[in-house]
Amino acid sequence: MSHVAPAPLLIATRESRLALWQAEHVQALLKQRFGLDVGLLGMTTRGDQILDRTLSKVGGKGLFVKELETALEEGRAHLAVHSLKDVPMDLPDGFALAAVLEREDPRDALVSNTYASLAELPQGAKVGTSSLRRVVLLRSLRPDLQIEPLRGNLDTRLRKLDDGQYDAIVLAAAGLKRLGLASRIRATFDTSEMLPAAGQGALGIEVLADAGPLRAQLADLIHRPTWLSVHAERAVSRALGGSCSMPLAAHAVWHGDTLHLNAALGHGQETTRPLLRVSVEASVADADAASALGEEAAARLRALGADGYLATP
Ligand SMILES: NCc1[nH]cc(CCC(=O)O)c1CC(=O)O
Repeated sequence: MSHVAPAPLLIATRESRLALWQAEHVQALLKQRFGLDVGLLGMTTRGDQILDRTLSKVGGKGLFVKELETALEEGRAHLAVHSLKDVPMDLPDGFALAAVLEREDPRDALVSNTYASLAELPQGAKVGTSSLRRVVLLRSLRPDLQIEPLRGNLDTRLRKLDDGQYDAIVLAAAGLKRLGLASRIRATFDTSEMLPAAGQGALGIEVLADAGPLRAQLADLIHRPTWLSVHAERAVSRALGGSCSMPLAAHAVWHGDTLHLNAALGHGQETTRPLLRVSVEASVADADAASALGEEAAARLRALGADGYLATP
């Protein structure tokens, strides 16, 4: 490798257990693959400080990302590691997604101390989640459930369940597995019933767009099937306006050389509106083709009436 990296390299990271796990994972990978010594720059973001309020009302999930980007911009750190699910569809000018790593389990999981599956939950059971996507999908599966907001990092959410505030909660399987909490999973939702969010389970590494040599080196870490899948998924969201407050699911899987993309859109306010669902597939060889597949899914959602679902409240 002839790339000369600026030394010492620093990864900007949030300080939740999951964010630190993810940053340390990339730190170890950079050591193992390139012999690079990389440090961590822990940061508390505005997103972390206001977890008690509705994030979408104060700037959205992008708040978790923005302050890490500022650290890159100011040269205090050189890369940022994110759960791709939390990364806005369009990065601000001057930033680039250098790599996406192989996806962990993309599915959602049911966690409960009493019930072993969604089907076992009694009529009207109280289920915690703050994801609009999970709310609309749960509602379509079990209209009787009482779905209540649930915020905080993974440990906080599990504590609220253990305190008895909910009969069950829904979390990403990936986060639980990464933190060694897989034993808390009582049931994993099939993707056909709880379609994952765009990018769920995948890690993204962000750098300054003009970080030439570093960016080129990180490109070696790209897991190509995941890279193409998440381009397709994120393109659906981008084509529909990209807001993280939109109850949108988008999930792509490979069957041989063909990428199958499923997307679903719910109505955030009107509970009587049916979910809109589409499936598209194509033989996809590059990121542009993957994005085109995502745009096709978005166009089909529009043909089903998506515009009537997207109006801001
Ligand atoms: N929105 C929070 C968030 N962002 C990423 C993950 C972990 C899973 C992943 O990497 O997709 C979680 C927790 C959750 O949704 O339960």
